[in-house]
Amino acid sequence: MGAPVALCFLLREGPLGREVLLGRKKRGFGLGKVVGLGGHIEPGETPAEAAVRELAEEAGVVLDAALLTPAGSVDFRFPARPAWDMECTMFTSTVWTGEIGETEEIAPAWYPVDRLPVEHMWQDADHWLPVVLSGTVGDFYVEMAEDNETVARFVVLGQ
Ligand SMILES: Nc1[nH]c(=O)nc2c1ncn2[C@H]1C[C@H](O)[C@@H](COP(=O)(O)OP(=O)(O)OP(=O)(O)O)O1
Repeated sequence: MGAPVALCFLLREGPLGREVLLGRKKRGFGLGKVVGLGGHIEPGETPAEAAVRELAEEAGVVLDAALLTPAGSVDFRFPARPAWDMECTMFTSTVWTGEIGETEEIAPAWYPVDRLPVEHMWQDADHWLPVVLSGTVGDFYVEMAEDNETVARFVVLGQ
């Protein structure tokens, strides 16, 4: 089992349709990639509480843990670098307050859900993110290749 992490995808209706808030990572793990907002679950936190804290820290988003919609999970495995393994619990939310802004960690931006910036994301994101953003709750398994970038195996565990 990897380290527990939580992500939350904010969703809104823009003039051109549904949009999701993602962020370009400015430091640390996944530097330069566009990723879901979130991070490690601290001891004593529920996944929803961790998502609330991380989105506040990373982008100034104010969320209510009780209003997050469970969206499934991804088991990320890095066999060449097991220390990077993560067990990710996902949420979506259409309800938030706060002033969304850039921090030292993340530059957040809205993207149309039907035109995700997959070329700037982890390669596996194209497999599971469109499914999650379509509202389908799923549990996914991602195994990375030796290069820790290419997807070696992708499995839908349940949907
Ligand atoms: N293969 C993969 N594809 C993907 O899209 N996201 C992945 C991924 N492997 C890990 N992640 C995400 C899940 C998790 O939210 C994030 C972990 O990022 P971080 O290490 O930055 O977390 P933290 O924000 O807790 O870090 P600190 O700021 O160092 O505490 O990376």
